[in-house]
Amino acid sequence: MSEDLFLGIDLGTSGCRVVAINESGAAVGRSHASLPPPQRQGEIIEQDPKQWWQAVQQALRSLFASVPASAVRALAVDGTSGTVLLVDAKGNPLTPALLYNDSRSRTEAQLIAEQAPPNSGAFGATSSLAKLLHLQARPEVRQAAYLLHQADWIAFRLGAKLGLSDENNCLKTGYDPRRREWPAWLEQVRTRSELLPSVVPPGTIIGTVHPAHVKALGLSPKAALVAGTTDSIAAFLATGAGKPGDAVTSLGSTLALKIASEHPLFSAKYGVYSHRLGNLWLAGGASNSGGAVLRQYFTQAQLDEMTPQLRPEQPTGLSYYPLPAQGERFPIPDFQYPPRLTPRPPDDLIFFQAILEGIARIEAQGYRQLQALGAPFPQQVRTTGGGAHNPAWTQIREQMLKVPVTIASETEAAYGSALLAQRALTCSSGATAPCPDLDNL
Ligand SMILES: Nc1ncnc2c1ncn2[C@@H]1O[C@H](COP(=O)(O)OP(=O)(O)O)[C@@H](O)[C@H]1O
Ligand SMILES: O=C(CO)[C@H](O)[C@H](O)COP(=O)(O)O
Repeated sequence: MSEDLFLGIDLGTSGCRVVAINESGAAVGRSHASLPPPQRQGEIIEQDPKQWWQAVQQALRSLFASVPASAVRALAVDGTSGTVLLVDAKGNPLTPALLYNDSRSRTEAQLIAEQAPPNSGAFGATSSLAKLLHLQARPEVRQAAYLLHQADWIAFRLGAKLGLSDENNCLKTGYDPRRREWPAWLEQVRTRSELLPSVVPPGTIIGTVHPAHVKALGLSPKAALVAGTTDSIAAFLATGAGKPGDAVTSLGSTLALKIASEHPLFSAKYGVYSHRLGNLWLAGGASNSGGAVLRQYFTQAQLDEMTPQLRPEQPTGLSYYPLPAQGERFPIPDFQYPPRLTPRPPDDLIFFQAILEGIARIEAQGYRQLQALGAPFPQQVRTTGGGAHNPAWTQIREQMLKVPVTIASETEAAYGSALLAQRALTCSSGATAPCPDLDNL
């Protein structure tokens, strides 16, 4: 008989990754399916959610070519934080998905800024709440039943009840994780409250896979669906971080910082918010800076070729603030904040290094800002994302942070979601209660 398996499904902007782990947490299978690039028109950034579902199916089929689908006991999905869509009462998309960095909802963000309490996670034109206020005003969405986040919609397609979400994905939609409710002030910004999903803690068992997938993919009818989380929280979990003071920097398309804390921290002024996870809070923020800037100038092959030639011990002296476009979220929330990427030296290697230095400076500024707001300064920083495997960048970041920077053995968000699925079954003993703390989550 095969050993029990637990799946994590990570949906991003560029693709879907799936990781299967066994009961002891060892990864026994991995797969990936790419997504077509989002449609961009200035501040409008959209994707067709049906393409997500195709990518999920493709990644699952490819995984099940090497691991037995029938051995899967539980699945959890994480998705890009801040990517949302409206669906009808049957779960059919009524709108394209507005991606995490779609910033068209400025007027709505202004209204939120006037009404939201300082401890809200819904500030800014890219917040899911600003997007909901924009979407609900569209005439074609009169039959809308729910606002769903990327992970919620995929969980629904896998078999979860329609209109369910988790506390982490809902933070930027205005959910109050301290009181564990949708707050009353949402009415003051004219939120159509009937569109808000029901919310459960990440790691809660929310159903079993749909019979259609049992048949098509060979999954067990008992395979449990477990409420997921956002992509960067799943990556946090993947690293093994989980004690107060543990810090994880995600160097993906964007730069996201998280430090585990016993108390929540919020500051609209600095773009700082806290996610609830088990008995802890993940305090942090997400900058618009990150690897996406590098990809505007270089191909992946060029990055790979130049990386071993970097000279971290010789700082460039350039003082960049790398952004893919105007607008920053953390540590300086300002939708007009300009990118600073000049002067551009003739040598591409120096230009590349100066961008890495600029992103590292934002990271150090971010952790200092979190410290100023009451978080501990990290003793060490774990790293996830595509930029984690650049040793010269690690050295640059150590020079600026003045603490050791490490790469966890597991850094993939999909692995973190697989842990969520595994721990949900292990600690729930069949009940739908969430796990009591992070170690046990
Ligand atoms: N050698 C490298 N040095 C720095 N950054 C890199 C390197 N290789 C890839 N990256 C960055 O990693 C990012 C992709 O990481 P990934 O974690 O897959 O991103 P996401 O899932 O957020 O889209 C790209 O934006 C790219 O610029
Ligand atoms: O840039 C982003 C795309 O996902 C997110 O904003 C970032 O990952 C952090 O989001 P969260 O803290 O809600 O997980």
